[in-house]
Amino acid sequence: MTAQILYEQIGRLAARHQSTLKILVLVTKQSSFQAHRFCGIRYYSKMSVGESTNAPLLLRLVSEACTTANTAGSIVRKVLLSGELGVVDKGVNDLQTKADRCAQYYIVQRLKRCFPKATIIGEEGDDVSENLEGLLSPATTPPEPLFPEILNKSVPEKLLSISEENVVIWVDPLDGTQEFTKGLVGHVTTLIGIAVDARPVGGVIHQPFYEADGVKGRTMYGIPEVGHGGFTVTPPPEGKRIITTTRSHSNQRVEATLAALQPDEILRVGGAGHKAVLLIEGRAHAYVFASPGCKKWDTCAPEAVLVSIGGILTDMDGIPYRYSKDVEHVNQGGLLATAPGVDHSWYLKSIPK
Ligand SMILES: Nc1ncnc2c1ncn2[C@@H]1O[C@H](COP(=O)(O)O)[C@@H](OP(=O)(O)O)[C@H]1O
Ligand SMILES: [Mg+2]
Ligand SMILES: [Mg+2]
Ligand SMILES: [Mg+2]
Repeated sequence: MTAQILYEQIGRLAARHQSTLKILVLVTKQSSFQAHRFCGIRYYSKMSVGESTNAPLLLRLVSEACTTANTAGSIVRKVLLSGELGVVDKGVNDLQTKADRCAQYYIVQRLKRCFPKATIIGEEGDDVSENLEGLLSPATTPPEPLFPEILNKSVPEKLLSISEENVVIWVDPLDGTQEFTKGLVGHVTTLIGIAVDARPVGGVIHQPFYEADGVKGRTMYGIPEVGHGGFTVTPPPEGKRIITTTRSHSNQRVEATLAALQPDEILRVGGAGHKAVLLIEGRAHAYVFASPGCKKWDTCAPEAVLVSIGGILTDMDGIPYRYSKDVEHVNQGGLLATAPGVDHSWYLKSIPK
């Protein structure tokens, strides 16, 4: 019996008898096949894109990150529906919920299995371990890649020689936690940023609560010098200056900087990922946060997506952040990001020292 037939039979059996799933998982584990121990029945029957194609590593990473973020988003929705958020404060005004923990556990385990030599750094640390029972189903873990076209893109020579050992994946399982706990779910994103040689080479921003044509969740990706997808780039309105900034982590310096830039409008929203989406969709010209607070997992994916469409993300002095595995997590120099076509240097000049 081939692996494929065995898997398919297991899938059919398990679909009929949910209760036998645990026994079936043991069977697959003892065999020479790899099986994802969290995912639903159908997932056992196929390898994921991390393992199954000959496409360049960069493309397999982004493709897998898209599918993974999409499933993580369904976990976030299910935790919210359960009504048990399990909120804890990790510090001061630094919340974590069961959705952050479950989504991180799922993302990290899945990416580790697909890319065992890569370094994966998640916001919620290395000790997160959650029971995902009831949060995953065959419908939420489709084996097909979310964006099949990614694997066929052409990649510049210098990005073809990436080795898995040099990859650092920055995971923010739930960005905008503060807003999530207040029911402002439109501010929430799941972020997976991929860095090589300390710079972002790919990023995924997933919005679990975005809904269009009855489909829940939207996944966006960007690969600098290669392409982007899942969204339409819209330029921000000309002759206006719209700035987006934090909704829940402001301070005097943040406010003084905003005042100095004399914006026509300030959009105070949660999440670094959500603010990046406002730039991508032309709803704001710049994201300005003149304070430490954001971390590398907040900015790696947004920077990759922004750069892939001609935007820029730096600290408040115009210095790009580095994303190597041993880097300090906090973005001490604040955050200045601008939409494509917006003059980043004007903001740098106009920010008071
Ligand atoms: N003063 C602060 N303390 C802790 N986290 C902060 C912070 N300022 C910003 N952040 C983090 O940066 C991200 C964007 O913040 P904001 O929504 O205020 O713009 C959030 O990520 P998480 O929600 O993933 O923790 C938030 O926690
Ligand atoms: Mg957090
Ligand atoms: Mg975050
Ligand atoms: Mg987070």
